[in-house]
Parts: sequence; structure tokens; C-alpha cells
Amino acid sequence: MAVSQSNREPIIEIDSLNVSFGRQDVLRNISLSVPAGQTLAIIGESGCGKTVLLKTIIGLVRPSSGFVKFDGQRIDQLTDQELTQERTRFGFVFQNAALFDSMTVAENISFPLRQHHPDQRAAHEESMLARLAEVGLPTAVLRKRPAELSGGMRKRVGLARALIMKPEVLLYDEPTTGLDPIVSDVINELMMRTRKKNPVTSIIVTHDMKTAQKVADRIVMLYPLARLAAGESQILFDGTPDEIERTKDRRVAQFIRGEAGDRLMEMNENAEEGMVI
Ligand SMILES: Nc1ncnc2c1ncn2[C@@H]1O[C@H](COP(=O)(O)OP(=O)(O)OP(=O)(O)O)[C@@H](O)[C@H]1O
Repeated sequence: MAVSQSNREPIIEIDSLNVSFGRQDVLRNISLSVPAGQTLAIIGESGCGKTVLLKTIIGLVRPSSGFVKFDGQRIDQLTDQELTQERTRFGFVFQNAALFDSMTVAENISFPLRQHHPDQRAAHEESMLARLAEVGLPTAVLRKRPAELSGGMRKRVGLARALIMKPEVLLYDEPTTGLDPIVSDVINELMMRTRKKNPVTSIIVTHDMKTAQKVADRIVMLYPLARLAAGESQILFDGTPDEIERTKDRRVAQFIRGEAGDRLMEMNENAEEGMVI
């Protein structure tokens, strides 16, 4: 699976990026270049800043310093109107599918088209049916509301909605969280199929090592700033799925194998000191 695409032009370039909220530093000196067509998985423990990185890429969070370039343009230098326009080149698959409960599946999927091309209603239905087929859902679901669907179906509807504008970049935030292993693997297959059918660049934020191993060409692991040694890069690992299996870094190895490691020792020490954790 691990195909190197480093010879392609970068579509996203992150340069010396720092993000803070008040006094809390979340991302420090992140530099990352994502070639067009690559599928990049960003892994790391809860709270290390994965979602913040995704949001910074699409301009929902502003950097404290450094910048993100999309297709050669600095995101932080765009006007609101330009940013709205550029965002139509992205598809975002949110953590909890983030569908509108009051709308039917059909209305949810076609929502971006209605927002951006209200004059082309005749073409909406055709696009919607094509996307629905792409994510393997029957037309019978179109009239249902999200609450009537299973978690896996909602994720598929979220993916169909993300695909409807034919995005150049797909951002997935925890696409398999909360799904059983079988349905998770269906979503993995769909992400791979989507990439085969469309020339997209994908960035997948995930805790799920199976997703990272199976779907990604490249894996980047972030580490919480508070746990880093002075001067250490927040990107603990950047390489292929094969390379991460052979990592010599104990923290990376513990993460990919799901071992509590140091955290268990910390818990025991804290418990001995009578701390509530
Ligand atoms: N808008 C915000 N305002 C203040 N703090 C924020 C904001 N967004 C995120 N944070 C903080 O930034 C840190 C990183 O959050 P983020 O959601 O990126 O983590 P994550 O790695 O995606 O975690 P998880 O895997 O649990 O989703 C957290 O401490 C969070 O509380």
C-alpha cells in the first residue's frame, strides 16, 4: 500500500506553525508538506492537537505564528470571501458525521450544492444519487432522517456530503470512532475506494491504527507538547505504515500497540501519592 508520492507538487504546505489558545500552546513549530494525491494519517493521543491542525488547514483556527499554504496561497492572508471559495475545494468528514437532524438524508447530502449553486437545482439530484451509490447506500435512505440511521450509515452519508462538491482535498476527523470493527473496515474500504475513483488528497485524523495502516501512504504522529523534552519536535514520527512498525521510538511503539507504558507508571505513582486521577 505504501506508495511514495513525494515527487508530486505539495498541495498543502505547513511552515513553522504555532497555535495557542490563550496561554495554552497546542501546536509548536509544525512543518509538513503534503503532496497532491497523498493519503496522510495523523495519529497521536487525545488532546495532542490533531483536530486543531485540521482546523488550521482550512482556516477555522488562526495560527499564532507560521502559516499554512493551500495550492500555493497562504490561508491566513485570504479574505473571508476568498476563504469561503477555497473551502469549496475541501470536503470535511466530521467526527460525529455532523448531519442536520431536521433534514432528510437527501437534503443533507445536497446541502453544499444548494448553498453554493442554488441556480443548478436540476443537476443536484443526479449528483446526489451518484454520491449515494459511491458510498454504497440504497436510495431508500434518501427520505430518512439521520436519527433513523445506524452510526455507520450516518458516516457514509457524511462522506457522500463531503464528496458532493468534488473536493480536491478530503479531511476526515476520526472517521471510524464509535463503529464496530466490521463497520470500521467498511469505512476504511470506502476511503480507499474514494481515493481510487477521485484524484483526491486525503488527511485522516485517527486513533485507529488499523485505519492508518490500511488506508494511508504516510503516517505522522504528533505528541502532546507538555510531554515533550525541551527542543524536541512535536512530530514524533513521519513515515510509511511499514516504517512505523519498525520504529525505535518507545513512545511511538507504545502508541501503535495500544500499551499504556509510562502512563501506567504515572497512574501508580499518583495513586501512591493519594492523587485523584
Ligand atoms: N477553540 C479552542 N479553544 C481553546 N482550546 C482549544 C480549542 N480547540 C482545541 N483546544 C484545546 O487544544 C488541545 C488539542 O485539542 P484537539 O481537539 O486538537 O486534540 P485531538 O488530538 O484532536 O484530541 P482527540 O483525539 O481527543 O480528538 C486540547 O487541549 C483542547 O482543549
